[in-house]
Amino acid sequence: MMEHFHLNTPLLESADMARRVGTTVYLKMENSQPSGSFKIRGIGHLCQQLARQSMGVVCASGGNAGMAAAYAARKIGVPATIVVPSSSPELVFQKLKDQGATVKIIGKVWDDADAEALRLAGTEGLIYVPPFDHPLLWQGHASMISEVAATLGPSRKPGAVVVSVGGGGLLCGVIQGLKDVGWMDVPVVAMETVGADCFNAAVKAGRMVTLDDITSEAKCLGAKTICKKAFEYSQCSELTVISELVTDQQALHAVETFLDEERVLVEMACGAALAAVYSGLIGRLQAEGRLPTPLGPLLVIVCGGSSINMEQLTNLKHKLRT
Ligand SMILES: COC[C@H](NCc1c(COP(=O)(O)O)cnc(C)c1O)C(=O)O
Repeated sequence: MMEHFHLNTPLLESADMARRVGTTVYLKMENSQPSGSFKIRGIGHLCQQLARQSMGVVCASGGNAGMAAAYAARKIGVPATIVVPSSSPELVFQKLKDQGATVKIIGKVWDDADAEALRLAGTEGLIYVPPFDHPLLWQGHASMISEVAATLGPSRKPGAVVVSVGGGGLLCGVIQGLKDVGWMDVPVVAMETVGADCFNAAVKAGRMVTLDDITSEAKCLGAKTICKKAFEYSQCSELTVISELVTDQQALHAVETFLDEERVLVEMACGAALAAVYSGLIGRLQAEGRLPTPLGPLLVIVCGGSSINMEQLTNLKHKLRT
């Protein structure tokens, strides 16, 4: 088995969250990965398979996929070029440079940066690292579910899994992981913020759609089109994928509550998943009969993210003050 760059992260229990949802709540702490988010699982795996002995990698990213690509590139000893949209906060640019990457700020949203990354891959012979749309990414991300099954035991399967959705790579990886461990019947609650809701828009339209713009402050969920595989999963009758939205204010409140209660600071993209618990959504889904009552243990993927610090949190509170 080729060396992998991700850690087998802690699976913590949250008593405070359990009190809110009336069942055990497990937190898969992907914020503690070496690159700052779950991304290193899939991107590390893809780089190991495709980028060894290459001229280097290029990745377009809202920040966290770029952090993972820069980290993986450094570990395999090749250069990394990360293309970041201007919508990403300044602290992300600095963190990427600290990882030894060459950083290019191109375009307003991720899709603009991605066009430049594809161009650079062609002209400079670099390995293009997609941030969410590739089977090797989903294979790598699936390892987080195998770890949970190994810790809980196959008989202690979750009642539901909660994930954030940007371009859909995490969602596809989690679903692949559930299939790998025989938990295909476990419902997945797919969370987005209003204004970064490309998956919810596609599910509602019943077809692939592209958002006009990204207006949410959860910039790391800012893909304008969901990956096709995620949409296909949403249409698959053998799976239960529940697409839900929270506002930026609810995602920010979740970030603050998580910091207070669990003493961990995560970014808005992760707040979207946490808001499923803190906003009362889980109870609403049970009342609507879309989740069972009683509900088995809830597994929340704490996806992490590097584009947050106290200054950024203060800026968000001013920008989003209700
Ligand atoms: C535009 O951005 C896509 C990607 N972030 C995606 C992301 C997600 C959603 O993962 P996805 O659904 O894109 O695989 C969740 N949680 C965090 C902390 C993330 O950074 C990036 O960094 O380039």
